[in-house]
This record gives sequence, C-alpha cells and structure tokens, in this order.
Amino acid sequence: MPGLTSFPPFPDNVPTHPLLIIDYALLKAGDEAEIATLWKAATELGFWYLKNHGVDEEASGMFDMGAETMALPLEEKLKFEQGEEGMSFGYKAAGANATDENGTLDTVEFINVSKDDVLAFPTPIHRTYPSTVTARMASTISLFVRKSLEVNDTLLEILNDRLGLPKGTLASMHAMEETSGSEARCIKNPPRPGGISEEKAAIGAHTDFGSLSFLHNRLGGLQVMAPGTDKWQYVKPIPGHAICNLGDAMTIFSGGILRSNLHRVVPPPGAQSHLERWSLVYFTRPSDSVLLEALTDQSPMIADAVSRAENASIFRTGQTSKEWFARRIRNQRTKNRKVSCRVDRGGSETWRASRGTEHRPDAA
Ligand SMILES: O=C(O)CCC(=O)C(=O)O
Ligand SMILES: [Fe+2]
Repeated sequence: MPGLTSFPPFPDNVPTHPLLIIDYALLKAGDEAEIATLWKAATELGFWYLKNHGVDEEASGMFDMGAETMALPLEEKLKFEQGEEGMSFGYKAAGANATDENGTLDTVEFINVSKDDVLAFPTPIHRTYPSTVTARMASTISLFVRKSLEVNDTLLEILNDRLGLPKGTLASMHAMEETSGSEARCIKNPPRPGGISEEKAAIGAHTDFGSLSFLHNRLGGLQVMAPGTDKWQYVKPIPGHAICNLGDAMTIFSGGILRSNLHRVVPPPGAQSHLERWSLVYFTRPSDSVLLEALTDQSPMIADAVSRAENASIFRTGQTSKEWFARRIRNQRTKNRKVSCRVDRGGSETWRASRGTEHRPDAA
C-alpha cells in the first residue's frame, strides 16, 4: 500500500459521516469565515478535514518508513516494543492491545516515534528505534514531525484565541522543547482474514489521549460515532485531505467546550477490504508536567462552561499529562489485563481504567 497509487474506490453504499472541510491556507491567512468553520467543527464533532496543509510529500515518505519497518522480522521489531509500563514510544505488535471490555485483541501493528527523540536525534531522549527508523530520522521523520508541529501549533493558537485564553497559553503547554507524549505513528492493518462479513475492530473505540491528531488515510476504515447517535459511520478518505481530531486534553482544558469524539478503526469497506490498510498520525500532546484540568482561571468562557457542567469533576483529573497518558496506554495492554484478571474477574476493570473523557458515564 505505501507507493500504491491506485486502489478500489471507497464504496458509495455504506453510511458515511460528513466532516467540515477546513482550508489550512485560509486559516494561515487569518480568514475569519474559515476560523469560524474550524470552531464549529471543533465544538460540534471534534473532527474535520484539512486541505492545503502541504504535508503530503512528507506523509508519503513516512508511509515508506512504515513499510520498511513492518517488513523487518517480528523478532527484530519486538526488541523495540513499547513495554508494559505505559510508554507509547516504540513498536506495538498486533494483539498487544485490547479493543473492548471483553479483551478482544486488536489487529494493527504500529511504530510510534517520539517528537523528543526526533528533535534531539542522534541523542535518544526516551528510547532507540529499529534501523529503518534511525535511517530516516534526520530526513523523512524530522521533516514530517516539524511540518506537523507547525500545522497543529497553528490550529491550537486559533483555538486558544477563540477560547478567550491569553495569547500563547496553549502554546506554552505544548512547548516544542519540553518533553511530552507527542509522537508520529505509522499503522498497518492486514486485510481482513474472515472475508467481507467480518467486522472485527482493528483499533477499538476510543478518544485520543492528547490534544490534536493530524491523520493521513488512503483507505476507509476510520469510523466515528457522532454525538447523539449510537451508530458507527465511516469517515470517507478524500485525496489530499488530512483528517484532524481533538483529544481528551483539549476537552478537559476547555471545560467541555471542545469535543474529543469517540472513534475506532475497522477493516476497509467493500473492494478495499482485500488490501492492507496503512495510516499515519502525528499526535500533539501536552508537555509531560502539564496538569489536566480546565483552564478556568484563564478564560471566563471556560469558567462559565465548567460552572454549567453537570459533572465538573471530569475537568479536574488530578493527573499530569504524563500520568493520564501512561494510565490509558498501560491499561489497554492485554498483558497487563491478564495480570489483573485475578482481582477483577476477567479484566473489564483494567479496560475501564484505560478510558478517557468520552467513556465516563457521567461525562458532560
Ligand atoms: O487509522 C486511523 O484511521 C485512525 C487511528 C487512530 O484513531 C489512532 O491511532 O488513535
Ligand atoms: Fe485515535
């Protein structure tokens, strides 16, 4: 699939959820109408298409890096495994995570490369990586990460101002030079083994852990559960359009004004189901030491939202970004689930402990 230039179209007979289309070039130019559309997308669904972002070439290089990495022998990839302590950086083998409360195994493998390791290369900050990653660290990966950082920082700055926060508040909580869980991820999902009828989740229903995700998809498979519905709908990939979505940290900082929406990945629909599915994400996450709580002292708009929330406790997590992130990663690992199943009768408690804002029954 990396290098794949033609593939069967996304079928027109499956339900899709439309996303608003935001033009990055217009945002950069300060276009008020475009900023208003971004605000609508960020507050209503938390997902939007982004065009004119200028990162397609770098994304294509990253897909090549992903293919080179996944082609390594499993034994080699496992030397760079994430581990069981809640670190995200490194390799994740298929089946290492649960996709639901029952412990159904995920089917994707991915490689996560830390922003900090990329920027400090060749000095490792968090860990080392397979040779296929190291070989492209100073070229492909550095270019992709720097460009993605610029796009995400621009979007955060606009949301910062619309939230009535003092200039640069969110930027200082996502400072490039401070360590964070920010990372680039390349994901491979094999073609579905059971034929067309099998709808096994490749990545289970989740909200993203951090602030802002910048996603590049070619085949279908991503699904959202739109607010007020209980049905999954595909998000149709559009060539040249990235997909952006907000994570839990932004919901918490904004006192629920911004939305971190539930999504999952299933095998591509229709004729695409016979193909490997590759996707690529850059995740911007708050600096490790940032406390995940609503910024009520810095914005009257956020203070007002929290004062009207049914359960404002979800906006005072008492956890730093690093703790929140490690908790969610650790508890979705199937190995950690096995360890704890003696005490929690099958691991569903472990699963619940991995959840974010959208999974709280009392979420506002
Ligand atoms: O592969 C995709 O389309 C989405 C991946 C995703 O949701 C994630 O990695 O958090
Ligand atoms: Fe996600």
